[in-house]
Parts: sequence; C-alpha cells; structure tokens
Amino acid sequence: MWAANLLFPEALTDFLQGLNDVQRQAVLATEGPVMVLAGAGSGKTRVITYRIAHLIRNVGVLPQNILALTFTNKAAGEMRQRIDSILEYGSASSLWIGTFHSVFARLLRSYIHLIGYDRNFSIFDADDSKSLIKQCMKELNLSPETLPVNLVHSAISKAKNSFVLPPEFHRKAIDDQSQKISLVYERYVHKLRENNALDFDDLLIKPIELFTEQPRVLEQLQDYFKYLLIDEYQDTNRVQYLVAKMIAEKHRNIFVVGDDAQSIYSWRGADISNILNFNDDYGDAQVFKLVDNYRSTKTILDAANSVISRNTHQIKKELVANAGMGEPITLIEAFNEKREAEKVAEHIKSIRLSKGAQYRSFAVFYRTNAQSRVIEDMMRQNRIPYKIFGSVSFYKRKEIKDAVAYMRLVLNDRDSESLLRVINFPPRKIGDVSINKLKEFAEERNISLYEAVKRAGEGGFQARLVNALTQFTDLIEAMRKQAEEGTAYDVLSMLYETTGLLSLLKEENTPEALARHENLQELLSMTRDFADHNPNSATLGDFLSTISLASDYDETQESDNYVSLMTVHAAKGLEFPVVFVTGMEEKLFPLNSYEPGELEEERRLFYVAITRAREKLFLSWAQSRYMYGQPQMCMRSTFINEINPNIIVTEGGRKLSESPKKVAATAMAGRPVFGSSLRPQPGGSPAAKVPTVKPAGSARPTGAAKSEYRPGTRVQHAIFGPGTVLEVQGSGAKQKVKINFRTAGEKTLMVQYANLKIV
Ligand SMILES: Nc1ncnc2c1ncn2[C@@H]1O[C@H](COP(=O)(O)OP(=O)(O)OP(=O)(O)O)[C@@H](O)[C@H]1O
Ligand SMILES: [Mg+2]
Repeated sequence: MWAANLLFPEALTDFLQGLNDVQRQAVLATEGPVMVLAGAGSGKTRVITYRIAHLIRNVGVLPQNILALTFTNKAAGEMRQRIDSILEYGSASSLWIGTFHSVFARLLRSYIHLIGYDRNFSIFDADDSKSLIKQCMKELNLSPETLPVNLVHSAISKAKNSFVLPPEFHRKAIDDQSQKISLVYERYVHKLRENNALDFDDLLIKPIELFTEQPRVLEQLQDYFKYLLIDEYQDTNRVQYLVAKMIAEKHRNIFVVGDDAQSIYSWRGADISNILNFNDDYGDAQVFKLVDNYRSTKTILDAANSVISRNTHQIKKELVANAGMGEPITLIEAFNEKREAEKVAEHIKSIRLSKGAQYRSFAVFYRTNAQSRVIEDMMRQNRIPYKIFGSVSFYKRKEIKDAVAYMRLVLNDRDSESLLRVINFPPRKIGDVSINKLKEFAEERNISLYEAVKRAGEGGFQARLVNALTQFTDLIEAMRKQAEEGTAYDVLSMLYETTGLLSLLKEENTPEALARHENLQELLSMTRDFADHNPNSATLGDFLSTISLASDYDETQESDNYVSLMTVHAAKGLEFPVVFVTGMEEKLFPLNSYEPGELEEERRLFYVAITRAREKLFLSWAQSRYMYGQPQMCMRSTFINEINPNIIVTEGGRKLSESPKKVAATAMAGRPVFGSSLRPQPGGSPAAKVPTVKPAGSARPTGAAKSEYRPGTRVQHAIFGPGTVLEVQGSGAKQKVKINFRTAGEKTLMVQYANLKIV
C-alpha cells in the first residue's frame, strides 16, 4: 500500500492509481527539490501533470501558486486540459502553465515599470529586431554587405541566451567582427529601451534584471509561486536556468524532469549541464529514475535503445517496454524523394482503410524544413488533410514567396504587389520614400509601377537611385528573355546567380539562414524536376500555374483530424500511433556533421524521432534526391545500421538480413489504437507493386560492356536521363566515365555502379 492512502481519503487519491510506484513517489514528494531523470515515454510529463493535480486536490495548494514551464505552447495547452480532466473542468484555469517566454511576458506586464519601462511595452519579433539592428548598423556605418544583419541578430540572441550582456560581450570581443557586433549590440539594447520594446530574449533577461534590482518583487513572486515545475529540463538554456533558480530559491520546491538523451537544442544555447549539475545546486535533491516505457512497442524501444547506446556522452539509463513486440519496423526504400513521399501517402491511406485509423494517428517527420515540400505536395495530391507544426507550409515561407514574386513579376510586369515585395530584396538601398515617389510618378503618368521604375531616369530621381533601379529592371528583363527561351529552372537559376541570394545566406551561416538556403534550393530542385517531367510544358507560366494552385491550399483544417508534419525538433514531447521518419540518408539524417559532438546530437535527434512512435514506425529513404537543383545519388543513413536488422522489414518484402517472420510470429499487439494491430497486408503493402531498387552503392551489373564506352557514345541514365560520353577514365572495376547529360550537366560516374544503357 502506498503512503498516500494513509494521508488522504481514498476517493481523492483515486487518480494516483494511474501511476506506477516510482512515478507515484515522484508525485508525492511534493516538498524540496526533486529531479526525474528518465528516458523517452517513461511518463515524465505525466508525472508533472499528476503532481499538479495532486498539489491542488490533495495538498490544498491554490492553482495560482503553481508555476509549470513547458517547452511549447501546445504542450502547455495539453497539460491544462489533462489536469482539467483529472480534477474537474475549470480547475486548471488559474494555474500558471506556459512556456518560459509566455509566462514571463505576462509577469513583466505587471512589474516592468519598476525597471523603467512602460507596461505597454511592445514585443519585437525576429523581423522587428532585425530591422532595428539594421538601423543601428546604418548609424554605425557598418554595411550589411560585409556584416549580414542576420548574423548579428543571431550573435546577439546567442549572447542574451547565455546571459552575456553588452559590457561582457565587449570585453570578450577580440576579433574585428565581434568588436563590430559588440558596438551594434550596445546600441541595439539602448534603442530597444528607447522604443519601450523587448525582444524575445529580453522576456527572460528582463525578469533577472527586475529580480536583481527589486529584491522585494522577487520575494513576492517566490512566495506566490510556491511550487515550480519544469518539463524538458535538458533543453533549458542559461537564462532559463537562472530565472528558475531565482524563483525557487526561497521555498526550494523545484521539480524538474528531463532526459539527457533527448537534448537536441544545443545549437540554440540549451545547456545540458543544467540537468547534470542539478545536484550541485540542490544537494538534498531527490532523484527518481523511471524505467518503464508506456508509449512504444518493444520493437520500437529496442531500436531506440540500440541507437542511443552508440553515444559515448550519456547517462546510462534503463528503459523497458511495457507493451508487446508489436509490428516490425518498416524500412521504405524509394527510387527518389517523390516516390518516397508517395509511399508514405499510400501507407497512410491503406492503414486508414484497413484499420479504421484516423488521420490524427499519423505523423511524418523530416530532418530539414525544406523536405516538407515534396511531402506536402503528395499529401495534397492524395487528398490527405495535413498540418505543419513549428513552421508554415512551404509555399508560405518568406524566401519562397520572395523568389516566386520575382518569377511572377517576370511573367507579368503589371503585378505591382510582387514588384514591391522584391524591389529591395536583396537590399538595393531603395527605401520607402523612394518607393512612394515612384508610386506617385506612376500615377501621374498613368503607367504601371514597373514602367515607372524603368523610366525613373525621366523622373528627376537621384542618380544613385536610378542606377539601382536600372540594375533591378535589367535583371527582370534578362530573366524575361530567359523565360522566353528556357524553363522556369533557367529563370530561377539566373535569379540566384545574379543576386547571389544563395551565397549570401550560406555566408551568414546561422541556422535560420541555412534553413532559408535549403528552402530556396528546394524550389530550384522543384523547377528542375518540373522541367525534367514536363519537357514540353515547363515554361515559367506553366510552373507558376502549378505552384499557385499548391500554395492556395489552406492547411488550416476545420476539424482536428489531420496528419501532422514537422521537423524532428518540433516533435519533442509528442507521441503518435504511427510515425514516418523520412529522408534517412547520409548527409541528411545525420545532417552533415563534422565533429563527433554534432554526430551525437544527430543521434539524440534520431532517438527522439523513433521514440515518438507508439505502435508502428516507418523509416524511409530515397536513393536519389534533387538537391542544389540536380538529382543526387544518396546513401542510406548509417543510423539504420544501428538498429537490429531482425526487427526491420524492408518494403516490398526484401529483408535486411534474416527473415523478420520470426519477429512477426512472436509479435503481440502493443496497445492497438486502431482496434486491431497493424499487421502487414496480405500480398505486401500497396507499394509492393513497385519493383524494389537496390540501394545505391550495391554492386550490380553494368548495363553495357565496359569497352563499349568511348567519347561520343550516347547513354541513358535512370536519373540523369540522356547524355553523351565525354571521356573514359581507367579500366576494369574502377573505370569511370565523364558524361555530359542533356539536363543534369556534366557528371563523372563509376561504370560499375552507374547502370548505364547505351542508346
Ligand atoms: N503509469 C502509467 N500508466 C499508463 N500509461 C502511462 C503511465 N505513465 C505514462 N503513461 C503514458 O505513456 C505515454 C508517455 O508518457 P509521457 O509523455 O509522460 O512520457 P515522457 O517521459 O514525458 O516522454 P518524453 O521523454 O518523450 O517527453 C503517455 O501516453 C502516457 O499517458
Ligand atoms: Mg514529456
């Protein structure tokens, strides 16, 4: 019998029976510092939820005296709902649950006047912050061409999240670039204050300032928030750590849960030592370890455990499945990324029909945001409702809208909206004042805005401006010419080359810039693919018609029954009956990782991905993928090799090693959500109709005898299409041929693997 029964009347503690012994101990240890350190799906979040319910219901704590900090707003909403369902509806309404940012924004509204701000302060989003930074740089005579605004923005944000304020930043700035950033940082902070504005990072920094300058406020809050609970503690950064520590200092009722194996935000300043050093701050802390996993089948958990065991930097943790073996993992091998997405869609449709599963049971994950494009397109084609989490749909992303605006302007120069979008992108020093004058100029003469831009020379504008405008219209005209002769791909390539858009983003080298870079690359790949598959109708107009239909799709669904699409990062803390982890390829997942530390973080990310699945896990990879506007051969991710091959079935019946039938035969259903377990369909999955192609790199016979190649030989390649041999290098197994492909350009291929056909 557990202790609570002695303390509380039976009826009130009924709900605690939904916990195992250790979970219950963690819930009942309400006083003093407590940490729960445990693997995925072991009920950490559940313990937080039940602990709150217990504090309110059984200990008599007022809901408003409890502060629970979650990683996302979605998680906060779910926790609130759950508490309401355990207690009665409305119990959770006065609780303080939210992300660090949302909770402290709310608190600052009440107290910020005490440190010299007006309570009606504005919260600057990333765009607002960047334009303020731009202004500071202008005043300091620093050109965004040599010091990109995004780079400065990210450096400042990083500093703030590590609680490095301008004086310290200044002291530490040794190289020229950091010294410049230091000047901007100082001015930016000053200007924010002048604007009575806080940026996102200030929402955590200002409370620390407030608490330091006004100890009485801190004391009040310490008394108010008697109980502090933090989920996903492994991904808190330094400022979050500091602010939490200050609040908990008096009552010391700090309860944190986390899993070092799921620390995936170090690139954003998350500091794993917060969890590792919890005992240093709170020597008397009670630590609970949960070992039972209630989420996933044994198969899924075996995969997760064996993957994460390859990491050297980790606290060894035990994690045991509570459910049966369940279904084997399905590895989908697809010819290319389109086929991969198509197979995902086919599986969703088939499981839905055969098991009566709801769309909401499915989640599709990808490593980089740009990968969502093909998956989104395929979902639409198959009329599968979906929603993107943590980002907007591909066509609504800013950089995509910018590039598309260029193309629309090229097609139709009376499209003033598109013109206004791109006239100063990338920056050409064409400001709002000039634009307004151009608008007037156009109205006076009754000409289109584009025409006015073209004829700015007649309007008495400054020579510098006329020059910039001419460069802009020259680009549009050149693109138009290209559009008349070539495809959308040619037009977009010209845009990228002339404006240097891609290299600008690459140089910036911040995670946001790299994501934008990938998205633009993806758009280029899309035009290339479009040209390859519509050889007679791949004009700019054709392409734009196709994507305007796609971008018109409204992904906000009426109901909440949709497939969830998100990056693995956004999936943390969530769970779904069926999970697809796509793009399991080298250099994609794991993403290019140059240091062992980075590879370990990629592996933790993969661990997070696997452990989101409750009943069925699909892993998929494409043998070729359009990247940088070209189809590239891909290699299967080494992460797949870290899973026991006996629990994997390769789609189409091909096995990775020995027969997986043994697994299937002993498989017990986990806890089926669909009414029955997810057994493979008789005759294989729907995609089994498609012949399986062997992974790239596996030896296979060449399509032609080697001696047959000589310069001038016309060949056909499965992906690159038709081409002509330019050069033959070496002989035997190592023979290579350099080929000029009609659309894919020059490539050197190993004859042995290239599977060329002589035509
Ligand atoms: N004692 C239990 N009995 C039944 N179900 C449980 C129990 N504990 C947890 N669960 C269920 O297991 C699943 C995983 O729990 P939860 O999300 O709290 O795990 P977690 O440790 O927070 O996972 P993550 O590390 O991924 O955030 C949930 O569906 C939860 O309701
Ligand atoms: Mg959790």
